[in-house]
Amino acid sequence: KRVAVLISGTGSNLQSLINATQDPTRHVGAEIVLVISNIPNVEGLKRAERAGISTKVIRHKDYNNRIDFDMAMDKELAKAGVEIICLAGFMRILSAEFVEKWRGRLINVHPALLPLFKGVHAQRQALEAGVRVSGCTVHFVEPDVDAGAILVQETVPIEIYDTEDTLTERIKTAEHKAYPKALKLLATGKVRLGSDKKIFWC
Ligand SMILES: Nc1nc2ccc(CNc3ccc(C(=O)NCCCC(=O)O)cc3)cc2c(=O)[nH]1
Ligand SMILES: N[C@@H]1O[C@H](COP(=O)(O)O)[C@@H](O)[C@H]1O
Repeated sequence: KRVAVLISGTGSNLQSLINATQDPTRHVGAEIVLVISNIPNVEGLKRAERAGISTKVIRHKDYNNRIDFDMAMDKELAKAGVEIICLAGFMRILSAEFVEKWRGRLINVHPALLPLFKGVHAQRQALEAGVRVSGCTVHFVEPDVDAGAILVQETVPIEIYDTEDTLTERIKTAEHKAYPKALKLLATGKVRLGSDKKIFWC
């Protein structure tokens, strides 16, 4: 399957997807053919270039509204023959039109055990809630943010000394395991999004 990864920054999740898809022994069944960032000069773009993957910068500030920005991304995705999109630290909300068009082929990784702690600063929400376990979730993307069907979750303990940074780092380690696992399930047809928007195990 031809995959695009959408980023806005560091790209450590992108790196884990590059490592997994470029390792023939892992049989992920996916090839990353395009990386799109809405922010120029981020580290994730360098990671893609180093891996020989095409990159595009599409700045949301260049568009009058969300739909036009999404359509500009969609044009590049179609040109590259993309079949699956992975959001990896992509920080723009996508329009319902874009999500509908890509439903079932558009996944995201969230740094908490959804449905807990939706939205931004999920790690901070977990610390403030005083939970003793958190983790990450790879889910299908729906118009309603962080509400899509769940493919994979990984848990991590919260230590009493944890700060937002130490917890974020531990959760990222879990993300780097969960995301390649989820992409493999989707790319090899082990999982689908049912018409009822629920997960369907084939
Ligand atoms: N429609 C849809 N689109 C998404 C886009 C990105 C992410 C990644 N996780 C994200 C979750 C939340 C945000 C957020 O609230 N950012 C501040 C507002 C930025 C803006 O105005 O755009 C961004 C990404 C998830 C979703 C999703 O679940 N559904
Ligand atoms: N959506 C969240 O944004 C962060 C992106 O990190 P990176 O992949 O750019 O390192 C990750 O923690 C992910 O859960």
